[in-house]
Amino acid sequence: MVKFLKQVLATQLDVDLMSDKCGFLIEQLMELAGLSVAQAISKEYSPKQNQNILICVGPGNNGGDGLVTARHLVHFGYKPKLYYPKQPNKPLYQSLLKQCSTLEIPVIQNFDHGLEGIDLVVDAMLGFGFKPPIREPFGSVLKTLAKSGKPIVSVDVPSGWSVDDGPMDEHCVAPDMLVSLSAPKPCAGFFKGRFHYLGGRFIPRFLAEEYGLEIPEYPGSDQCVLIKSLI
Ligand SMILES: NC(=O)C1=CN([C@@H]2O[C@H](COP(=O)(O)OP(=O)(O)OC[C@H]3O[C@@H](n4cnc5c(N)ncnc54)[C@H](O)[C@@H]3O)[C@@H](O)[C@H]2O)[C@H](O)CC1
Ligand SMILES: [K+]
Repeated sequence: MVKFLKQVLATQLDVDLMSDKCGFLIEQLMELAGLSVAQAISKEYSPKQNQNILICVGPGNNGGDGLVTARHLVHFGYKPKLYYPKQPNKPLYQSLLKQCSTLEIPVIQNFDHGLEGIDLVVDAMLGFGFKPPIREPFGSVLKTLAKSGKPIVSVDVPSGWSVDDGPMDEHCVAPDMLVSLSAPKPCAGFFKGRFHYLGGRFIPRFLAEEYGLEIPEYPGSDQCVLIKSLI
């Protein structure tokens, strides 16, 4: 059995989920992924003390998970804002952004002042599709986040970390929470924050067996499960 899902296998698993083998649509998987991130946040950071959440959104599906997370967080009583510097011209992302605008979720343009009054940051910039070296504006954003000391929740992979080898230098972000999706990637072995959750509760048993995944039991109807807590 494998403990971690390497980058190449995470990509293959995604293809399998959305092929005739399993029949999922990307929007379904993204919805469940984003819901699981929002649920994990609500379990560890109360909306009273962590109202103001900045969600940094990347150009791919990791970013899509962030847009879904934002929508659910509003319904859970938080006040998220988006920073979305590279908006792809694809109907899925445009629909997700439209849904956020119907909930009056602000989109900030300038990151330098973006952290004022922010209690928590969601890092939904780069996931298992990240290929170093990092391109702007994400490199500067990650440096600002790392220096800010704000608690960070990383979606699937801490942005800027190598998916298989972990943090690339001492300036990398050190998230307080990591929500791995489907299965932890090897970089999760370097995670030293307080809460490690697993989300993305959609893997059929036969596929888990095929990939040798150890999927822990999710409690009841929860969309996320705490794998490791350091408190
Ligand atoms: N099966 C699952 O668990 C699911 C997980 N989901 C999420 O999808 C991401 C992976 O999405 P993908 O689109 O393949 O890749 P990313 O979003 O990580 O990144 C692609 C995006 O980023 C740009 N990019 C790549 N390298 C760089 C770089 N060096 N600098 C700047 N930008 C870079 C690239 O151009 C693309 O635009 C996974 O992690 C989960 O979060 C799905 O939502 C559901 C299924
Ligand atoms: K991320």
